Amino acid sequence: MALPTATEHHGSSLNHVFFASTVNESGQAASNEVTAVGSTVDTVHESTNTSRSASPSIGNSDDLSTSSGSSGSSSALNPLASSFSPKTKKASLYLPPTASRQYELRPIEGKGLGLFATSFIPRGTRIICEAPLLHIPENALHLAWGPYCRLLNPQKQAFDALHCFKPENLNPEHVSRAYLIDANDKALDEEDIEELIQDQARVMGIFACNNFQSGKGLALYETTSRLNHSCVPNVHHSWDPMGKRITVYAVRDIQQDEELCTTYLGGPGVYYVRAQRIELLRSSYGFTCTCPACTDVTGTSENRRQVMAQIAYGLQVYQYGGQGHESIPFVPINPAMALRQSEDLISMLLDEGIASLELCKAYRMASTVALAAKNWEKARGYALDEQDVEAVCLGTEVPDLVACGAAAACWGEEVRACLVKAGVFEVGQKLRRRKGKGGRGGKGRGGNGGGGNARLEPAAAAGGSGGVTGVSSYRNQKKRDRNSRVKAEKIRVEQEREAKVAEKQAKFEAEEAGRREKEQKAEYESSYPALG
Ligand SMILES: C[S@@+](CC[C@H](N)C(=O)[O-])C[C@H]1O[C@@H](n2cnc3c(N)ncnc32)[C@H](O)[C@@H]1O
Repeated sequence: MALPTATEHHGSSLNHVFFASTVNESGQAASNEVTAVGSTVDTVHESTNTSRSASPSIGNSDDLSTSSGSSGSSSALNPLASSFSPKTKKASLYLPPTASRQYELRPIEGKGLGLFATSFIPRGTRIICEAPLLHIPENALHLAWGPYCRLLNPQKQAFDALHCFKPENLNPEHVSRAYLIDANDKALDEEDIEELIQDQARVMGIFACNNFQSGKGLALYETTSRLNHSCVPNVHHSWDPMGKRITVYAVRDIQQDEELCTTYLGGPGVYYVRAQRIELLRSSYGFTCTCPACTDVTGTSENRRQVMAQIAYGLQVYQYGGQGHESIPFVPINPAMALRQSEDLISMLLDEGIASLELCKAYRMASTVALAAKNWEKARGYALDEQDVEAVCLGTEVPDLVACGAAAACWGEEVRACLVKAGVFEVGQKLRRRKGKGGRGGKGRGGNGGGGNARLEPAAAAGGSGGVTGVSSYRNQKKRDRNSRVKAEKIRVEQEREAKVAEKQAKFEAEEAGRREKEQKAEYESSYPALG
C-alpha cells in the first residue's frame, strides 16, 4: 500500500516509510547517500516571511554532515568562531539568529509531547528552520541504523528520546533479522543477537513515525519531529532545498499557548474523508485524530470536504480536457463555470481552515480559468493571492519552483504577459494589488476582499507610463506615444479578428452548451444546500 506524500511544490509530508524489497544484502548505509547530521534549529521572530533566513550558528548547509552539538548551541570551542564570516553564496543567505524561540515542548494528554507557542505568532512567521538529525534515501528504512550508530552522543540522545511506533505495514524485527544483524559474526551469541535486533527495530520504529519527506530522501529532526498532526494544521512544513533544512511557517495567526500542528497526510489529505484519514493515521502512526475536522459532530466539515474533493477532481478533469459523467459530476463545461467552481473551492478551503499549498493550487486554478474566461481582474487577483499564500508557506525563496517554472511568481509573469497582450496592462507594468483593494486570504466568489475583487483598469487610465515626466525628453515621449498607438492598433486589429472567429464558434457552442449547462447547473446547485 502506498500512502500519500506531498510532493507538489516542495511541501513535504511526514512520511510513511516502506521497506524496499530491493535492499542491499549487506544492509550497510552508503555514506554518500546517508547522513547523520548535527541538529541545528534556528528560530526566527516575526516578519520573516520575506526571506528564507536561517542562522549559521552551527555550520551552513554545506556543513550538514559535519556539524555537531545539539539544538541551537553554537560551537564555542571552535577557535575560528569569532572570525567566521560566510563565504559561499548559500551561506550568505542566512542571517544570524535574531530572537529566541517562539515555542516550547510540553506534554499533552493522549499525544505524548507537542510544540506550543510561547507567544503570539503572526501568520507568515518562520518558526523553525532545522537541519536533519538523520537523512536517508526513501524506501530504505534499514539504512537508518548505520548513521544512527555514527551519531554523537547528544544527537543520539535526542534521537532516542523521540516517539517510537512500528507501523502496521512494517515488521522491523523481521527487517533487522533479514538485513541488519551480522548473523555470521561469531562473537555474537544468541542473546546479543536478540538485543541487537530489538535495538535496530527500535531505531526503525523511531524513524518510521518521525520522518519528513526532505528533498529526495526522508529525514528526522530533533524539533520538527515533535510536531503533532492536525487535519486543520496551523503550520506548514517544507524542505528548503537551498538551505538543506526543513522550515516550518505559521499559515495563520497562532495564539500564545496554542499547539503547533502540521499535517502528516500531505496536501491531497485535505480531500480525504474522515474515515480515510483516521485509518491512515491509525495504521501508520497509531493514534486517532481528534482535530476539529475529525470531531465535528455536525457533519459540516465532512460534507464540505466531500464536495471540495469532487470540485477539485472535476476541475482537474476539466484542465486536462476531460468530460463529466455521472461519477464525476462537477466537471465544468466552460471557463466561466470553471471559474465559479474554483471560487467555490477557495471559499470552502478557507471555511475549512485550510491555508496551505492546497489553497495556493486553488488560487492558481482560479487565475488560470479566469484568464481563459478573459476575466482579467480575477486572473490578476488570484495570481496575487497565490503569491501571498506561497510566501506564507514557503518563504519567498523558492528556487526549485522558479527553476521548474512552477513558482507563483512565474505564474504571475504569465498572467502579466497575457494582460499586456490583452491591452489592459502596459509593457513593464507590475502585477501588484491596487492600494486598498484585495488582500490575502480573500474569499472567493462574491468574495470578502479577495484578489478577485481588485479593480483592473486599462493601463493608460490607471496612469501607467503614459504621463510626461521631467526626466523624459519630448522626443522620447513622442516615440513612446507612437509605439503605444501602433501597439494598441495591432492589438485592436488582432482582437477584432479573434472576435469574429470566436463569435461564430461561440454561437454554435452556446446553443449546445446552454442546454447541457442548464442540466449540469441544476445538478450542481442541488448539492450545495447541505453546506448552508
Ligand atoms: C512525529 S511524532 C509527534 C511527537 C510526539 N507526540 C512525541 O511525543 O514525540 C508522531 C506521534 O505523535 C503522536 N501524535 C501525533 N499527532 C497526534 C494527534 N493529533 N493525536 C494523538 N497523537 C498524536 C502519535 O503517537 C504519533 O505516532
